[in-house]
Amino acid sequence: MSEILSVHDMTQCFGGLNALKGVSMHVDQGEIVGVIGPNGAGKTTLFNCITGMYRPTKGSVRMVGTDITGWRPYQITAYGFGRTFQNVRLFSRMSVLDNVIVGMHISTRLSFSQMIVVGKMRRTMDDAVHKAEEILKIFGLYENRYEMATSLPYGDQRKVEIARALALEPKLLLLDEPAAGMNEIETEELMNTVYALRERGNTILLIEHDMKFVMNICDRLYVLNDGALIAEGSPGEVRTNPVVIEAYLGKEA
Ligand SMILES: Nc1ncnc2c1ncn2[C@@H]1O[C@H](COP(=O)(O)OP(=O)(O)OP(=O)(O)O)[C@@H](O)[C@H]1O
Repeated sequence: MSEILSVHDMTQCFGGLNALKGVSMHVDQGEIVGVIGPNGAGKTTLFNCITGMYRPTKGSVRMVGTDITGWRPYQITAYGFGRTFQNVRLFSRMSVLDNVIVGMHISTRLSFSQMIVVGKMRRTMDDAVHKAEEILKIFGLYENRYEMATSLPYGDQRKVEIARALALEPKLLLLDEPAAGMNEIETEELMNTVYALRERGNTILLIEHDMKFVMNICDRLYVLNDGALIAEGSPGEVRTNPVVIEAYLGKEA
């Protein structure tokens, strides 16, 4: 299987605090990989180092064979990482459709500000509209495409965010706590959507606290604790790993 992401010996220090301690991991084409761990374990820091938000103190990131360590976030996005954040970040005065179209500014080679204008002139943007609509169908939001994004229920707003990240057709989609704040039905729907993305050939790396979600959806898991990787493996292997139970799962129960 071809490798999409490879992180080697990633270390991130904030003053005297070692938020990441020599973390190595990889994600292969078509996989759904989860990063789990207690609060403060270093999950978001890992994402921020991978996506160029932080320059790691030590270590490297390779994407499809290219060393992208130290690249700027926009360069990394353009090269093929799509990302969502822990909190919803939608454009409040734009429709669902326009929010997704704005996500395409890189793939359509237009600037971000041009895309905002283009968002208002969507009838002239047949290709972008068609593609955004196709993506919204995957998320079950096609019927809602002309509604204001922020008027949707919370679970749907999170889906619009993922749809927007997907509009770039990223080589890797990074989801930061996609199920956070969702009720059980919304989480179930999100699970089905992520399955559909896998069927579509997308490769996904996600951080998530919802164990049911993670255990159901992920092919492999990495477990962080206090900045260090303490386990990796299939959900079944991780669930029964005594080190993980002691450090994390035991506390969750
Ligand atoms: N920019 C920063 N400056 C200083 N310390 C930071 C910074 N970002 C994170 N930290 C610290 O690094 C550690 C890891 O934080 P991080 O947010 O990566 O954990 P997490 O596993 O994502 O936690 P959570 O599940 O609560 O989101 C924490 O002790 C945090 O306080």
